[in-house]
Amino acid sequence: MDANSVGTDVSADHVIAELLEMGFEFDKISEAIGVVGPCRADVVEFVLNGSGSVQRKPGGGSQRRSSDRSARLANPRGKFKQSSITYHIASTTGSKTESCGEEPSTSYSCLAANMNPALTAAICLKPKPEHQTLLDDSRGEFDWADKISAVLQKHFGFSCVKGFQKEALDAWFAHKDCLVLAATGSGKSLCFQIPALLTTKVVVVISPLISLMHDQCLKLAKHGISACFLGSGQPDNRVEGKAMAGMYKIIYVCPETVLRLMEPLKKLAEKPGIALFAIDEVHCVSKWGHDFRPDYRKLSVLRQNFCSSKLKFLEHDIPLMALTATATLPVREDILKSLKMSGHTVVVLTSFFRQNLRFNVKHSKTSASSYGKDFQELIGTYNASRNFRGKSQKILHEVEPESESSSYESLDDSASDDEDAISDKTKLAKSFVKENAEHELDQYPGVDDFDVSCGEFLESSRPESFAFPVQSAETSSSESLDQGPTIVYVPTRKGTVELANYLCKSGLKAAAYNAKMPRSHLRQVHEQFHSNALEVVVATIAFGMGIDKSNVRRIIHYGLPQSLEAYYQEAGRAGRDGKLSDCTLYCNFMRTPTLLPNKRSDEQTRAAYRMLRDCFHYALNTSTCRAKILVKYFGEEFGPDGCKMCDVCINGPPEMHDFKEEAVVFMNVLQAQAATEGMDYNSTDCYTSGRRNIGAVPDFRMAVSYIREKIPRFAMTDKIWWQGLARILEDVGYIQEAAEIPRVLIQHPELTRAGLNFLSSQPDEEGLYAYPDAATLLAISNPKSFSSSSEWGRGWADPEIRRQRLAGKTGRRKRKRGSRKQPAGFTTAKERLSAILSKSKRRK
Ligand SMILES: Nc1ncnc2c1ncn2[C@@H]1O[C@H](COP(=O)(O)OP(=O)(O)OP(=O)(O)O)[C@@H](O)[C@H]1O
Ligand SMILES: [Mg+2]
Repeated sequence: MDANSVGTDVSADHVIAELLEMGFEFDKISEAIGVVGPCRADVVEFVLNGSGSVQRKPGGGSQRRSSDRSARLANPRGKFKQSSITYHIASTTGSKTESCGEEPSTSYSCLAANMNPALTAAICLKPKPEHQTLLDDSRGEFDWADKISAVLQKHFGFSCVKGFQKEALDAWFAHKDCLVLAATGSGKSLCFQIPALLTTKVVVVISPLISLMHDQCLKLAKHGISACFLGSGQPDNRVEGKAMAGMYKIIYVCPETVLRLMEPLKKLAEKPGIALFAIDEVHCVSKWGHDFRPDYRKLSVLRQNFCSSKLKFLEHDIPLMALTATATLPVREDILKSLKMSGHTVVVLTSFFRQNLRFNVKHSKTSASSYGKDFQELIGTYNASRNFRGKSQKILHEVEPESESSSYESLDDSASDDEDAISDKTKLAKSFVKENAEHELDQYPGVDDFDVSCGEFLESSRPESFAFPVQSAETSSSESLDQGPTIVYVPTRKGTVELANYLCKSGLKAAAYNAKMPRSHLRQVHEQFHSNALEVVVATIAFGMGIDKSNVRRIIHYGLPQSLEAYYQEAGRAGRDGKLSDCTLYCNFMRTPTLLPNKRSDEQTRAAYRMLRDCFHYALNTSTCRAKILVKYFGEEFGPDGCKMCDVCINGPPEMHDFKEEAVVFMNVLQAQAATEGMDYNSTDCYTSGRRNIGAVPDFRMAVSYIREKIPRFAMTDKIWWQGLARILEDVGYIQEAAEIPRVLIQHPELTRAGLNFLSSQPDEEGLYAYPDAATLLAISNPKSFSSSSEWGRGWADPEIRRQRLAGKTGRRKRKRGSRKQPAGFTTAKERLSAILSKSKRRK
């Protein structure tokens, strides 16, 4: 074939047609074909990079440069398909993969006359004014739903979209911005993937993690859709150049990079066009959400720049589609505002309820000493399922000599044939544990969580079929779980390594995952997890967002998450195939949860404590269906029935208890305490003059110590019990936290008007009935006698409690120096309290 005979060469016509359609100039394409032959990949390389990247082959073919950097990045271990531009274009044209120089499978003739009708349509038709121009809109008689069915069938093997997906697609079709709020695993990705298949334009997806982009690109390639991802690390000009020339149907990009690529994106918007900007995991925009990324906030530039008023070649604004599974009402408002989404944004809202997830909460110390008790069942399940032979797993991963990734493998020396090798591994493992222990917490995993910062994924020739998840309407509490992996979330990096070690020693195929581990290891864990080589991944929050593995059967949280959003997001990794799956939270009810250290404004601290408190209350709850609490948290009413699967639905609530007597004593003490501090609840400005100095309101610990010391029948009810009562009184609105920033547990309780009314009326016959929560029940079953010194010392090890107490001390000292009038004749606060309480009793 003569590469110069462009006009008569079928392959050359085809290449020209496609590249023209993608926005390349005719002259440049012809020139490139003249040099490198009619191979799309090489023509594009030539046009983008000049003659340096490809050398002319004798006979008009071409030869790739052997060092293909991006291919190496995407394919560091030879697992992914080698980079070739020929794989990138076929999906929308109906032609499948073809190799360089070969005849395309569909018959193309010359450029103008015999081109694929779809391409002709895409090039020749003017866009309709009010709707997106679909790829195959040439006959003007297209049926919108048919088109979607066709691409779904072709690429994913099923033929209908879910209702919410259709709503989101309708919004896109009408060029409208759209906010999609739908449960984890419901299929939000399809909402932005389908537009890429319906037009000749490109979809740009903003995503927060490389691992997430990587997984999605890999899946798309398997379904015959070319995609690439661009992280924030060292850019790969080749992949980036091709992305900005429209060579991939879908471009995944992290927010930092999208901001850097504004100008190239504008060019892309002109030719071949951008169908949609999708912002996945959009809750990251909000400071009030659980996974705030500052760069997400800057994405308002998308709405500001990619509109027809700014870019004259656009007939319509390029629609924004924002998607998340975990946005509360304030977060939703913040998203719309921060991204400056259009006033006509369509909000697509579906149920957050996951009917196949079985939620449970268990009390545990959640420390290494409780592993044996808590993981016995899990270990038994896996060992039984593969006919455990009584030996521990010796080797978890293939060891890569230069990598630390396998260094936490089983430390069971006795099971080894090679003592030296194991002892080396043991040393490595120990140093690895130590190293990871130094940096305890993963808070906000960075974007670049893999050792590749960008990569391209090429559509495979035979798209994988995409099975429908089985919707298990009949899931029941007694049903046993299918086989499948487990993810255990622990709060600390050290915890990931320790627990993974423990599980490996117990015979399981387990791996640790935290942001401090080598990125090559993290990628390896992802790969092994997705290929079912691992049974358990023990991870921090670094492993979570968007992970779409269909058969995860158990999500275990070993320690309280920072928010219900984070909890629901992580729990949402389970049962994405629709089959019954367990979500178990182990929480220490006796311990006050603390916030992970982070830079926060007062407002953010307040919000963070509120989220942590809500999460703790979820764990302590004994009376409301867990699924109901979770969906209500996201603003959804659940109806009267529970899920009938969670521990609360199964066990039923505990017996109600009349807390009236204790409530009256507690509230009287609060009133008395406040009076000693010179505060008069009856004065009219008490509730109108704003928050007072914390020192001027009662102190929870003092009140409880006082009650336990002075009233013998309450001596055995410890602080945990009274905290339970305080939660009940707060719930019914009789007390409120007086501190500027309320923490997880009430610390400075003050009476509300309703509380005062209750105290002053308290008709004898009416009780104050409530369900004791899980901590209260524990306190009842484990009474503790009072000791004033131990009361004060408890919790001192917790930095947050220490800080608060020291702040409290300072406040008291300051107050002493002030001019507050003390009631005459009393020396200590306790004496004052005692006198006032006995006065109030006498009055009764
Ligand atoms: N129309 C559909 N019909 C059947 N299954 C679908 C459909 N759309 C998507 N799915 C399935 O849903 C699974 C989860 O999809 P996806 O990853 O898009 O969920 P998501 O809503 O983005 O979840 P997350 O919030 O956790 O990221 C996919 O693997 C796919 O199997
Ligand atoms: Mg998703």
